[in-house]
Amino acid sequence: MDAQFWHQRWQSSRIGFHQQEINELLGRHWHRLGVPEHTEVLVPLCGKSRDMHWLAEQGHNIAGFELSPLAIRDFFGEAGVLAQQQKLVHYLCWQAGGFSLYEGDFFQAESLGRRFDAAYDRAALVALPEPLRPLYARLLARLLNPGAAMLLVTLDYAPVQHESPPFAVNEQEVRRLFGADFEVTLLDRIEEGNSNPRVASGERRFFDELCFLLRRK
Ligand SMILES: C[S@@+](CC[C@H](N)C(=O)[O-])C[C@H]1O[C@@H](n2cnc3c(N)ncnc32)[C@H](O)[C@@H]1O
Repeated sequence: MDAQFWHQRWQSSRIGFHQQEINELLGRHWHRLGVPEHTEVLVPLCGKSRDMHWLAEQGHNIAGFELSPLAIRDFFGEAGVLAQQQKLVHYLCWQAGGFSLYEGDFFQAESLGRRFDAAYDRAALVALPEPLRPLYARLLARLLNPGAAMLLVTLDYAPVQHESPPFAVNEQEVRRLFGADFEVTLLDRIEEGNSNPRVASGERRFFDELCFLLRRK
């Protein structure tokens, strides 16, 4: 998935990953991380996710990273907010209220010289092809301070597809990717069963959403 893939998805509004509702696992488990109010939450590959509004309502500031200017424009536009823009070396930073959305490649994030105490990933790790996932995990380890907490939501389904996201990232893979730098706890698993159309049709045997707490060692 190169940048062009994602730009085209946004240009043609093929954004089936975008949820109108707040992610159920976020609402159910965020408080278990014990992240103090006012802590800035890192949201990699953020799209225009409404989950960022929910996190802001819990008293957090948001540092989102997103390739697509359309996603960021829509995020602020749909909220009826005018964002200020600031050009940085690798990013255009859009800022309004407690939101700083960095337009550009998340893999350049260290160039900002910043560290975070909390992070949230829904549909970010599973959007990355397999060779990029270890790089993503190692980058997060460098961006998060010791003791920092991250809520990670992944998908596990079978049979797996390798061509296009969302990719299946099961518990074993999460432990392999993050186990060296994070304590990994599986908090929850939602089994969609026949409420998932592809399971109901027999195309997939199962389709689960997994939720992990990652604590930076
Ligand atoms: C599957 S979507 C998920 C978006 C969001 N997390 C959500 O829950 O709606 C993945 C997003 O990551 C963005 N993206 C992909 N690769 C990226 C990268 N290297 N840096 C920043 N954003 C990226 C895409 O443009 C897309 O909006």
